[in-house]
Amino acid sequence: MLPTDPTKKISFTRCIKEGDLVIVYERHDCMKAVKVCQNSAFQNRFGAFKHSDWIGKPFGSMVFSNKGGFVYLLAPTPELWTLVLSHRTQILYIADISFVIMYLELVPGCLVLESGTGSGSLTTSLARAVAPTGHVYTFDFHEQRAASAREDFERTGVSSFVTVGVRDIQGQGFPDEFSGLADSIFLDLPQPWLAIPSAKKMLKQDGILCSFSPCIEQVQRSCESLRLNFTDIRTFEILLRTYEIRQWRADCTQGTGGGSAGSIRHKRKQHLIEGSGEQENPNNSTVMARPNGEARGHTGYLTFARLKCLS
Ligand SMILES: C[S@@+](CC[C@H](N)C(=O)[O-])C[C@H]1O[C@@H](n2cnc3c(N)ncnc32)[C@H](O)[C@@H]1O
Repeated sequence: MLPTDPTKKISFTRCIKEGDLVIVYERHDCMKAVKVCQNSAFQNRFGAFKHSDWIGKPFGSMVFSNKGGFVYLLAPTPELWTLVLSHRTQILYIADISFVIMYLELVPGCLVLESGTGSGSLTTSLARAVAPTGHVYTFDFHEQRAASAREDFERTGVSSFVTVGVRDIQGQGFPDEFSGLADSIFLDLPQPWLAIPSAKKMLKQDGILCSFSPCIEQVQRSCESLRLNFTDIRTFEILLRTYEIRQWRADCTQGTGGGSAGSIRHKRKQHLIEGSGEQENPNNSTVMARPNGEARGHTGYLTFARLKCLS
């Protein structure tokens, strides 16, 4: 097992330097991960942004293009990384990830086992949760995916807290060296029930397992296997409802028809102010909140279980 260097912390309270990964933020739905190189420029519809202008600025800075447009340079936190990473597999998103971190009771110092690594979306958050004294050992049987995940963990600054192994966890189980040491285990595998007997051996007394499965049939098979040695088995489906908040100007007294459930609508002709270049007048503008039609629905089921205490 690799010792973790407790002096290595994940911190972005410093200035941007050559080689850093930054999240170039236009809007919540328009972001890109960019590596800072002194002689490069980032181009978008607002113009060209020279990287040399970015170096030395704190994360969070607003920077300007040659045409006066602006973007923000944000730190590659797990929350933002999961929105911009390259999808080599299906990934877990923020709603599931945050629930997993909470329900697995992760704190700095925990030892976590995970399989499969996939695109490393969850792993990045697991690593940040257990840093600076804990460690995540994540396994995928796909060599190239494991290699790409390692590269990503370097780029996002969590590599000191993650070790990626290549291993068939359904066939071979987790390595014996972790027997009785894991605080928590996370499975995102096609047949998780095959890995549950090994997971049971790896967990500390009172340790918690979570298995993510997109289909309820997989959940049923996993629960059958869990019932032998685990208690407090619970399955959740996390559904998130996001809202669009827009500022509108009320022009005249004509109606606009009914709004959708949950929206606040003015019974007057309305005019979208945002992005129109108009100055907002608080006396004749209104805020509309409506559910986002493109919000993600079902992702999968999260099944949690605690190892039975024998004493
Ligand atoms: C859906 S992806 C995991 C995504 C990951 N949770 C994330 O958030 O990015 C499932 C991964 O499990 C891996 N996998 C499938 N069967 C496996 C096995 N028997 N042993 C290890 N990894 C396996 C696949 O190669 C794939 O990368």
